[in-house]
Amino acid sequence: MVSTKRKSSEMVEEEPKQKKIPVLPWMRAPINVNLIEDILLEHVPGLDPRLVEALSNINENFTTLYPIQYAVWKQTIGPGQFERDLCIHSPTGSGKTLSYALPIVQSLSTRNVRRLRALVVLPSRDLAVQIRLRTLVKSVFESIAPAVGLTVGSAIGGKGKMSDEIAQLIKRPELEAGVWYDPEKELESGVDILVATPGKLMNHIKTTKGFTLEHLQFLVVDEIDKLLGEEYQDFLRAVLLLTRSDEEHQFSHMRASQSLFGPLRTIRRSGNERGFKGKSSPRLVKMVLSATLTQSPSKLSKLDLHHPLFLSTGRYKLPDKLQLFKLTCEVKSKPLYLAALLHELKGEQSVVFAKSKDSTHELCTMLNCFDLPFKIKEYSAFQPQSLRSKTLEKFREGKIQVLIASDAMTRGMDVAGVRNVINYAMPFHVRTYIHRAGRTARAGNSGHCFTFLARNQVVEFKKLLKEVDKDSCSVHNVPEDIFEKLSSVYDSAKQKYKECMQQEKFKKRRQMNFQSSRASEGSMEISQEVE
Ligand SMILES: Nc1ncnc2c1ncn2[C@@H]1O[C@H](COP(=O)(O)OP(=O)(O)OP(=O)(O)O)[C@@H](O)[C@H]1O
Repeated sequence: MVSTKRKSSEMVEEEPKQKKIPVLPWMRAPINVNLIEDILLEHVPGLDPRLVEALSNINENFTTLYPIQYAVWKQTIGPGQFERDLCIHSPTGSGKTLSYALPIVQSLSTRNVRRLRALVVLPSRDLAVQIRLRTLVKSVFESIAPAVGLTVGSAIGGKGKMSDEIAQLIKRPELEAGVWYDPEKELESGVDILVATPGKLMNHIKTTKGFTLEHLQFLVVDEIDKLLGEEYQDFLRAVLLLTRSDEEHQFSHMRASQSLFGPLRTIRRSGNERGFKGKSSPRLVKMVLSATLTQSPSKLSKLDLHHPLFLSTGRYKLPDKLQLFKLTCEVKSKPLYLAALLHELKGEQSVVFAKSKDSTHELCTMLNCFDLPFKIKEYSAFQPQSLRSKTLEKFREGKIQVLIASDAMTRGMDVAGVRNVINYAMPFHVRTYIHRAGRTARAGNSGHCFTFLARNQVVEFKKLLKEVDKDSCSVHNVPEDIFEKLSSVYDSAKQKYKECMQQEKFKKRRQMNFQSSRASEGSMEISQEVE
């Protein structure tokens, strides 16, 4: 059964030496969000009653603002009045999206003319899939913005037609008596708030006529640690350049933007036009967020934050109602233990994380050979986005109970009702652990995170837990009767699995582009486990 023994090396393990990481001065004195409590919607000072109603209409759970939301409110609409840029570090599922959506919407609620005034940039295509499913950032804005007459648009990755996206973003003038004079002058924004991925944003900046950031008041960068990664940096430079209003930089900015974006350069309008009374050179308000915020001074300084205020729940934090478990077992019996654990969980909504795209597929195939009494599907970067969207939708509806996922699934996904996260493969980085575990225990709900460990991973896992302030985690033992029952069919399940994989290989060999197929690239991790 599940081993509770520990190797002696674990007992004599030395305390890891504390590395001194340099941090920016403003990060040293954060506002501690843990000290802030939920506040009833009707008690939130200054909250527009139309927004109270819109929030209450989302669902019956929306009766309060969560601590991070109230903390941000105080620094924006509250006494802070958007005077400082905000850097927000708060756990997965703590409600970060509404924390910025609400003050932005309230602040823009008094605008007279529609202009693109708020831009939210999100990192991955997977997050974008969710946006299309109206479950994440855009849907949060959509659930409150119309109540005060604002429009939300999106520019995200995927197969959607560029022309449809442009039609949504840019309003073309009506043809008057068949004459359309000076069309460029007449183009106007069709949205007040735009949710975009960096690639699509850059496309619009470079090629879409009438798309301008000249009226932008708010820039939100969600999942900032990911966006500060190499491949995304272009957009940040472009947005900062195009929204700079400082007169002393005006000429260099124009020259630079001219070379970057050809004739599509923009010139910032004056302060009053953008709603900053009495200030000739208003700055762009920035809010950056993450559950696993980088502390790297060189990375953070790229954001050019203005007198930043750091709102934080502490270095790394897991949701309060998340329970952690570990299972130690022989590598060869791992699929059996997983099948037994899932059986024990009786088809509760669960997400299982495998090591790679390859093992996601293999593991899903293997589990389905046990004929467990619930639906198990894979969800990985190997699949086309349309298929992934369908799978996710079915999972959300409860038609699929277990999702076998690769790490493409980890960030920002919000599926209500996920009770269990299972790390079939132990994550190597604490950030990965946090983002995976954060798929459950969201919005104040409880949840479980199980981690499978090989014996030589026990010490490593203990170190990882220390980084999230956990000294230990309970050993989980799969009930003996379930284990015995599944042990008796393990050999036949393995046989079935081998036949499935053989068939797949055979089919793929017959395909033209066999070279790039999964079978040839596959790590065959699960295959080795069942050998
Ligand atoms: N004030 C609130 N009352 C009730 N539910 C809320 C409230 N705020 C947010 N939620 C719900 O909590 C869930 C998590 O919110 P959200 O996705 O914004 O979290 P997050 O901190 O951005 O998580 P992640 O870092 O994983 O992206 C969502 O389902 C959302 O609808």
